Amino acid sequence: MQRQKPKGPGKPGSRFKPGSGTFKGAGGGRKSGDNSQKRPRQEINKSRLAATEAEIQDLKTKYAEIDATAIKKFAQFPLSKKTQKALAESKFVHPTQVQRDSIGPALQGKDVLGAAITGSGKTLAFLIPVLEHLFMNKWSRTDGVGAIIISPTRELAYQIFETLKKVGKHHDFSAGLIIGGKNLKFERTRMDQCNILICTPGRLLQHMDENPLFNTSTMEMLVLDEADRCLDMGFQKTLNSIIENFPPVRQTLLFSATQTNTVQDLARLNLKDPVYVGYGGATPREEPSASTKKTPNTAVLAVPELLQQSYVVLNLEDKITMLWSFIKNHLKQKIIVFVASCKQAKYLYEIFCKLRPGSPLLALYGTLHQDRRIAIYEDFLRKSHVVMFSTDVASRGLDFPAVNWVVQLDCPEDVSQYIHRAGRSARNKTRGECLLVLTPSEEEYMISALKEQLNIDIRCVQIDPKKLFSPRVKIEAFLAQFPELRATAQRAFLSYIKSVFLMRNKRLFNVFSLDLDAFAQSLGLAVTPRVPFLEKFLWRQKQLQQQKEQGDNAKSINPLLSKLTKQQSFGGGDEDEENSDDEDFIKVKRKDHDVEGEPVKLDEEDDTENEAEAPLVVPKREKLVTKASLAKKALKKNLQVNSKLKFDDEGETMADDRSQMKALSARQRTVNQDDDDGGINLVLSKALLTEEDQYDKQRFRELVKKRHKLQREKLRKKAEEAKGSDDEEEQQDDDNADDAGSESDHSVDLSWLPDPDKVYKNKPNASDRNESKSESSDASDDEKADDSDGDDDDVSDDEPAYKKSKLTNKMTLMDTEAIAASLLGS
Ligand SMILES: Nc1ncnc2c1ncn2[C@@H]1O[C@H](COP(=O)(O)OP(=O)(O)OP(=O)(O)O)[C@@H](O)[C@H]1O
Repeated sequence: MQRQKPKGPGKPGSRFKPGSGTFKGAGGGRKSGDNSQKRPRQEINKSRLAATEAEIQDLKTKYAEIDATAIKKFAQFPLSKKTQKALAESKFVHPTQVQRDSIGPALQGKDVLGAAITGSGKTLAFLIPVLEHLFMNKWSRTDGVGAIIISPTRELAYQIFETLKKVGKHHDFSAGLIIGGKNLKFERTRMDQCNILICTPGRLLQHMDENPLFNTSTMEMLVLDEADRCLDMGFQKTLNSIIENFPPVRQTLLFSATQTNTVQDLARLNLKDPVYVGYGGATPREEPSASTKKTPNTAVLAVPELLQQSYVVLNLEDKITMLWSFIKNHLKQKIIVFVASCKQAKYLYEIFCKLRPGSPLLALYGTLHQDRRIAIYEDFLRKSHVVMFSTDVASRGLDFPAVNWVVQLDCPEDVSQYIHRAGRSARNKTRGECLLVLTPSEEEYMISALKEQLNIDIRCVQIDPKKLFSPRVKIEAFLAQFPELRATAQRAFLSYIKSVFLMRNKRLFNVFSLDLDAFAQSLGLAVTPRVPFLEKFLWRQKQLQQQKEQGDNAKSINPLLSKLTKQQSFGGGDEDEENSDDEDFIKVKRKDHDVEGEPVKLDEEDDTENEAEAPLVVPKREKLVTKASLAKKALKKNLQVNSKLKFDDEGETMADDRSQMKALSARQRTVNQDDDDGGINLVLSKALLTEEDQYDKQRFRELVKKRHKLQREKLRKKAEEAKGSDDEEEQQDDDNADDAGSESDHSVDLSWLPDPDKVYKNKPNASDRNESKSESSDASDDEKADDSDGDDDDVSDDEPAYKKSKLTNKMTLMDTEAIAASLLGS
């Protein structure tokens, strides 16, 4: 059954080929397109047109006779000459099982749900029908988008695009790769000229929302690769919005190695009497109830025959040692190591680069820039022996040739994820091996699930301890040397804990069974980082417990429980989002971690009859701005403290005697700045400050003594001079009187000052007494000066004491004497 193509302008004139590169829409085939556009339609070779028309009619008649069981070669399929030629050139001669079974119905215009083991050639199974559909309908560039292929990951979309370039090279269609991380404007202007779009869901929806030139009303074919992933909760909203924009009448093809679609999923896609390929009689069923939801409705659960599977049981803290030893023993092999989070992949890559195992290393994960991701993907394709640390971004669909080993270092979320990861090896009838690493708490559940659902007994491997080499000491040394590496290790630690915490299957993943200290040490961390989300969870649990014990608000326990588990499964809800800096860097994009089965057991007796009434309000704690937190921020920003420079009269810089007085240990510490561990060592800082304080006090005492001595000498000199000559004294008195009179006009009246002669005649030993007094009261002076004279260093030692007294508004006897002496002297 062929659908009628909408009449578009310019048909069948301009044709475009998919070209190379990340976006090849109109650009890829512009050359030939421009030529053909220049030619008037009438000039197109009529015989060629007639031949194409005849070919189409011929093929149409053969569609009804397709017998999948009789087909041994692609040539036996009623395919266009252009497709046949490209298939032959790419050495695709014999169709695989899934291709044999699905191409026929797809050519006939039926909806297809295809499921087949990894590496069995599903990509061609949908690309050939797409090309043929457009060919049969004489599609041209001006007809707009004819087919949209959706893939859950960018790398997979890129790979499909590359395969399309191979099998569609003799056709004149234009194709575009629409994935995130690329130039949106560039895509925007060319999308309407593409006949086949290969996209990721998010980017496609963005164009639908923002691009007025993008029109999907002409679209006739929809393909979902890795359909179960596209339809699961992570993409649910996006996909629903996308589907709303599609014309309701269309052909839909769904393919995956693990089809877990329910009838409800298929209803969302408007499937009409779909043909099931590879389901072995099973068909999608009704949405399972909450109780049965744990077992996915998986139609195909099989791994390639030539894949050897084994598993090993290790404590979490031994994983790095095992991995290091494994890599050292498989230096000439192509290995993918799957971990749970981007930060772990990043850390393992960085630390192993430093450790230099002797094999090239790569890391592929979602937070890398798109161009880098593609470069790493291609690098891994090319290299014959290499180790790639990866998240599940590479677990689905990617067709890496000759991968010898897949190591699942962190336990997969479920059996279907295990299959997809393992399927990166032993592809297309080649050999490969898969090693699953489990912790003791994961072993029982995972192995029995694999046995139940895959019907296989995975071999358990015992590791010979003699073959294990621990890189722990080296790792610790590197972490001590490179603070940024230590920060990466801390993030890796937290992200693994968070990933376990968020897993929906609490029987498989129990965060409380982990030995956090040992795990932190295995990553090379001397101090176990705080885990704020766990602390918060435990704090709430405690609150709950207290409430329960008090017996009041018994009815609010169940709603709280569900709230807690919801927050646990969705990354903490609103409150978590606005939470501390510590948690900011952990963002969980997938939202399909609905808590199923048993959540973390908050309380054995919680499954009681208690009904939801008043939800418990967890008080919001305001975050205090402490000095420590400010200092932490400053440290993070790597701010430099201002330094003080003193200049002499010539403008030369003078040595700052303050810094010279620094405590010995402080100076040593400044010299050895490389030892700085980037944090605040309170004990050490306190000791340094105490030491510095002693220096400061001692220096201050010396300054006070010096100043007093100077004052005494001055006073003594003046007194001797005063005694020496009466005439001079009289003269001086006159002068002083004149001066006083002349100054009194514009200065202060000093007549109230005591007569220094009287004072000194009566107390000849006053200065001596002062001396002994000042010396004995050094300590108390210190204390006084501490309060009033804090900036003593900046006051010149020659400065008259009365100036200081004025400043402090305190007039002591000493001050009075000093003023008088200075007046006498002037
Ligand atoms: N008919 C064929 N003859 C020879 N090689 C083929 C054929 N079909 C596909 N291949 C090759 O098999 C490999 C796997 O194909 P493909 O990536 O389509 O598998 P898949 O089923 O989509 O795998 P996954 O489930 O992992 O996505 C590719 O290298 C492809 O070129």
